[in-house]
Amino acid sequence: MALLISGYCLLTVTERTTKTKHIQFVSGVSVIVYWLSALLWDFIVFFASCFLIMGVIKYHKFDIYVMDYHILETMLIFMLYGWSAIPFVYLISFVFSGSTSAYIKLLLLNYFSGTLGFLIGNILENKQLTSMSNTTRTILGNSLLFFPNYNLAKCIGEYTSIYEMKILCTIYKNLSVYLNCSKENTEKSIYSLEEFMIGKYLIVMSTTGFIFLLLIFLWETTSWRLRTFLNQHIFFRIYKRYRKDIVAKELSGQSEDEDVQNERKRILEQPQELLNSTVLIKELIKIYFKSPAILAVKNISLAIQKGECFGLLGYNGAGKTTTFQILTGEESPTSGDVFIDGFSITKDILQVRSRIGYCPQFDALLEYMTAQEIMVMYARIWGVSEPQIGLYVNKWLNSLDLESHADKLIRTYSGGNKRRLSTAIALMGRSSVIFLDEPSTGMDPVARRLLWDAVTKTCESGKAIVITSHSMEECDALCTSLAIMVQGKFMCLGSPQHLKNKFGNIYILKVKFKTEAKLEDFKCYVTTTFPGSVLKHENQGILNYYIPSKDNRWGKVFGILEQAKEQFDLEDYSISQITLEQVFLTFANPEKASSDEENEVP
Ligand SMILES: Nc1ncnc2c1ncn2[C@@H]1O[C@H](COP(=O)(O)OP(=O)(O)OP(=O)(O)O)[C@@H](O)[C@H]1O
Repeated sequence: MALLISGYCLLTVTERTTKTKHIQFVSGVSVIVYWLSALLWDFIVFFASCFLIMGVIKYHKFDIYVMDYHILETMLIFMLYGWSAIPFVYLISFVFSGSTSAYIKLLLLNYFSGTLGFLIGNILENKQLTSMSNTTRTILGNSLLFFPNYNLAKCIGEYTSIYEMKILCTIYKNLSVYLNCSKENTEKSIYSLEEFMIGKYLIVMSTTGFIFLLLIFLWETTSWRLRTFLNQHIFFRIYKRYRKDIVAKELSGQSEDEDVQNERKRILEQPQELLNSTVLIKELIKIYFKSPAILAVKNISLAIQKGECFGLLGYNGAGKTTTFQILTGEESPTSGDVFIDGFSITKDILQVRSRIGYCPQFDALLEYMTAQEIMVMYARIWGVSEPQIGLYVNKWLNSLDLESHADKLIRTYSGGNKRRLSTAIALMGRSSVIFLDEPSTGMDPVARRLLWDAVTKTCESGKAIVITSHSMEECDALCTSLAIMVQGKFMCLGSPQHLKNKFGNIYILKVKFKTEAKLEDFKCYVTTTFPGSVLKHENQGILNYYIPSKDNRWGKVFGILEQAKEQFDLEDYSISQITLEQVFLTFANPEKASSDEENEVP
């Protein structure tokens, strides 16, 4: 039984750790529906398994459990055990982060709570074997009742001895010297609550089933509030008290850039209704209270409107995923708040969850399903009417070119196809805002274009999209505005063009020589003609310069280079504006940027 029952942790742990459960909650599945449907299915499987076990018992002629109506009694014991043990396994599985280790540890716990618990229980019942006080004996005995396998072992143990005694008393009438074969004893109901009867254990199993389920619901519904309360009112207060220097320097909200400061001012000064934002982030701070504490998000404020595609850029470890996890209700904020359609994430997490779509950084897919099945499931969760589901699912499969893979098991998909499916699931819902965490990772160029089309159409339909990406080309193509995040802070904020205009005060000049005879002369020429220019790269007759755009208009630069082409025997040259990637590189790596600053264009 320990082997069978411990297996029920496998799916729950996998769904939690792969975030599939979170995606289901985000898509509108309620906690009660999620757990009761899991329990119902596992209970059906358990019932079928118990039937097989009864078959084995009958085959091996353990008549005591199957003769007459005993089969019903044995099944009753098994069913009450299942009712108690399955929620017990679910509850304990919350502490594990891997399904295999959860299975092994739960197997050991269930096995030893059954066998050792049975032994300890019997010792405790026998007053001559221990010198314990009655109170200690009762406390220990009652605490064992929380373990379903102990209750099962006691039930089966007592059940066996009662019926064996009854059979022996019937066959050997004169055995009464050794056994109490009095009428009162042999006719007593096995369901009696007295000692050595099974009534107590059956009642405990029926009650603990409810208690374990209640604890699961309580944990799922209040853990978010509890974590938020602990983070905001206990840990952060203590932190602020003892790390005043860090709080003043890092979390005071003194932004580096005026656009970031203006956005914060606008959000803090205007009433929320006037801002009319789909997503409103107010002075959001996230600290991981480890040793040492990690300041992952440092006081960011932002408003995202309907139909906007907002890009969050930054190097690895900048705090993008943490921000996403807070926005989708996976992590609790240490300070500040987030409002989705006006609902606060710290107070109204259920309302928030039903308004968002989420494609996490790592695919959260149920790999034993096909794309068609999983999309039908999510379409039902989102409330698409049954006659429209087929069309609806096909539309989304088609939009990311997944039709040819629709009937294959997800576990057989390539990384890029899994990413397409995760994105399609996030986009297909009827949410107000969709969070896409690096959606194009691993996608081929064709799939990436399809993704861009799907994202653009979704924005046009009035939904807001927040996207993180390491592809600047993607952000340039998709985002109406973006922020570059460095070490948890926004370093700049605005539309891609605004950022290029504001920070791109340079032209990029690429020159290729026919022969390298006049290369050194050309270098002197550029230095004197364009003061402040910097030679970034030189390789086999190709030079790459940064030229300050201030005082050098396009026409002037082209004119000068046309002349230089003849004079210095250039094969070709090109001049371009700074790209988003170069703006990103300037911001996103402050150490590099500051070391470069000494050499670069002012
Ligand atoms: N659960 C956690 N416990 C402790 N620290 C964490 C946790 N999650 C993230 N961090 C830390 O918070 C910081 C921000 O990490 P985050 O994953 O948000 O960065 P990111 O910008 O999404 O990076 P990437 O581009 O690699 O996904 C990092 O220093 C990281 O080590």
